[in-house]
Amino acid sequence: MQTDVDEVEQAVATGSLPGWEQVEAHVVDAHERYLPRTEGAVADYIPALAAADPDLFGISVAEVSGSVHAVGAADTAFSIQSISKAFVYALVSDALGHDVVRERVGVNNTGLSFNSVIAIELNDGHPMNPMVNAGALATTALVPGATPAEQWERIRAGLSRFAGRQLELDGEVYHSEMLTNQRNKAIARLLESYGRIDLDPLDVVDTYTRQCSLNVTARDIAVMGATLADGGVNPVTGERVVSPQVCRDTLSVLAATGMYERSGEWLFEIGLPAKSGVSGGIVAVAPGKGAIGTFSPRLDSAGNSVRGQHATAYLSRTLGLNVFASAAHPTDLEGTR
Ligand SMILES: NC(=O)CC[C@H](N)C(=O)O
Repeated sequence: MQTDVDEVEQAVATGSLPGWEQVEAHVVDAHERYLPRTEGAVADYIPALAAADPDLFGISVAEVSGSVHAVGAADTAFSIQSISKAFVYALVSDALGHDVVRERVGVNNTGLSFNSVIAIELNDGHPMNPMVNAGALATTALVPGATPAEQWERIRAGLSRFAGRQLELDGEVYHSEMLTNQRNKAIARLLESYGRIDLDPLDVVDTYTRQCSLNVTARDIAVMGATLADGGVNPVTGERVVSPQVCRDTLSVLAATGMYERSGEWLFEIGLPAKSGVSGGIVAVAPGKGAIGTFSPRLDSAGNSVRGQHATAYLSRTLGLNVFASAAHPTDLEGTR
């Protein structure tokens, strides 16, 4: 599809999405354009993830108006994995406030991989940010609840409110990861030794592994992201899930750290706060406009979906979503990368 210069200029300048039909056409186009790309590899360090069909590719865009676009495998279930970190962080921020979470978990990028142990040691036991495993474990430990079961129920209910439907655990993924997550157990123990986790670290790893094993679709993560774009109100159900302040905090953390050690590059090229997960999902949020949810299991070396990155970059350009843009960039109209 030919991208219209005026259309992109208008979207950038007015702070609103192009009309429904144009968004729909660009979503269809993004799917067609990047379906042939087969670089990358499916994550296999969690055995159940290795069984994913690498050819799956779904894209969804949820608008703050409540309209949802969905193309390809947008309704195929996959475990949410690290994308859960963004939404559990939002729930914990909503319960405990800006200062407690900043102090306890941090907001700075480690520059290292999501499961780095060295990052903890280099920073005197500080988990650094909630989007790497150390910070996510520290965040999950802060979820209100008298028992791990209560914390888990709160997480499941909270993430379900973001999605606008009851999310279910993928038992196979959960069990598979519980048999192979020695590294996360080590990270939790290390954090305990530095006084960063007050609960039983193995209970925290269990709850964290459950949260990562919740099944979602590209459509779900688009709606979850659109809730953050919409000041905390789910645009499909109309329910308030978190406060506008929490959305602001969460989106700034995603911008700085959501794509792990590639966050700077991602922001430079795509200009949207985003979060990825090793099962192949990416959610990117355009504040006040909506969110893009993509799913495709082949990953690059940092653990980010290859097709998802291309499709999100394309949609960010053609829909005028880059949060730093005050005018369309010449490359917005090139269409390919
Ligand atoms: N990057 C990810 O999606 C990692 C999530 C996975 N559950 C882990 O802890 O290793």
